[in-house]
Amino acid sequence: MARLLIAASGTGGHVFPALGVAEKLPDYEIQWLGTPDRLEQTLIGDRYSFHPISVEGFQTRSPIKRLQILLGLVSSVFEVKKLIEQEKIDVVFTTGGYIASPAILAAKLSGIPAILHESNYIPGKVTKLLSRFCTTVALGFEGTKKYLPNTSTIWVSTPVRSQFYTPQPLDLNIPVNVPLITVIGGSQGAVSVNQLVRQCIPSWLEIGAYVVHLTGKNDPDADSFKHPQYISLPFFDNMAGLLQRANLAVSRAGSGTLTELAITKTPAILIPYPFAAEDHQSFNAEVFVKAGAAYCYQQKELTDKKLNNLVLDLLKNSNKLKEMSQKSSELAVMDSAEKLANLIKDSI
Ligand SMILES: CC(=O)N[C@H]1[C@@H](OP(=O)(O)OP(=O)(O)OC[C@H]2O[C@@H](n3ccc(=O)[nH]c3=O)[C@H](O)[C@@H]2O)O[C@H](CO)[C@@H](O)[C@@H]1O
Repeated sequence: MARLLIAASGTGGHVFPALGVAEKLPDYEIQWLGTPDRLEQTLIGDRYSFHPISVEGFQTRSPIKRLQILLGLVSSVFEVKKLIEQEKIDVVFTTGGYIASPAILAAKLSGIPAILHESNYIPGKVTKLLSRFCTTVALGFEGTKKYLPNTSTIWVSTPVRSQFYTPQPLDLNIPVNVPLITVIGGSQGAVSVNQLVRQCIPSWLEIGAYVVHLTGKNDPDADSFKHPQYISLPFFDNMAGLLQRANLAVSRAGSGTLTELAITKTPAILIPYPFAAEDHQSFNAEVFVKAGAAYCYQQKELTDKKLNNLVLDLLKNSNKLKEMSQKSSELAVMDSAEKLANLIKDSI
């Protein structure tokens, strides 16, 4: 049985695509490299053996702190190399982020292949720096190739969990014929989006719509509004069921959520996270806007009045929603996880 080390950590945008790929490799012995106390440990449960290591990004300007982080990175590279040797790992797969650095460098030192998946339109720092050490860099967006000129890249879109490929029941007691709006702030929620939409929600409910609002776990006003047509949840596992049923999503523009919107053909109003590295969420969103699948507004320009009117106008215009839904589905790649699984298999 071939042995795979997956390095995916921190956010749903990194962990869920890796889970999507893992599901396509039932014949592999899979070990998971993550960081302690982050999302991945809960999400993978006891499906894979979990190896926590400490990693940090070089965000500080302090030279002493940077040196400490560098020494920490060197030490984690050797920790991962030891793991690769002890567990007789054949190949490393990573979805980028800080955890990818020790994983890719340790794979290189151990002489085994490393496959990296970059889901965002603008590649992250680790991808830009370390993609040269990878056997292949798989891309979430076709246009990303131009940012990685000397790298062997292949466009595969972004893998999603297997539930997205079949109809999923949504057990939230929402009547069949009412419009459903969902508000998504990414895997951690978005407090600014929550504040904005809370000002609009009463008028959406007034026209008979239901709202499923995924607030994230750190929303200070999480329980501030109650209504029979309003369902507020800190985190929801059944995203496939929710997006398949939703008529419209108001969402951040993380690459994972966007891919899921395309697969479930859900029209969207996108509000990119303004502080994302190199504003990558705006670039992700742009692909959907150009295709006619979504509207996109920068947080600073979007007032509650504008958002409110846009949602009400769209809900009244079923032809427009249908057209956006069709355009969204044209962006979907249904076999992304399989393509990545095959890249992993072929690399050994
Ligand atoms: C602030 C920031 O820099 N965020 C980044 C992070 O975001 P983040 O993890 O928020 O972004 P994504 O939208 O890519 O992924 C969210 C994932 O969490 C899932 N989900 C979300 C809420 C919930 O209640 N239940 C649930 O299952 C979604 O279905 C999706 O699979 O990683 C993404 C992939 O690198 C980037 O594009 C984002 O820019």
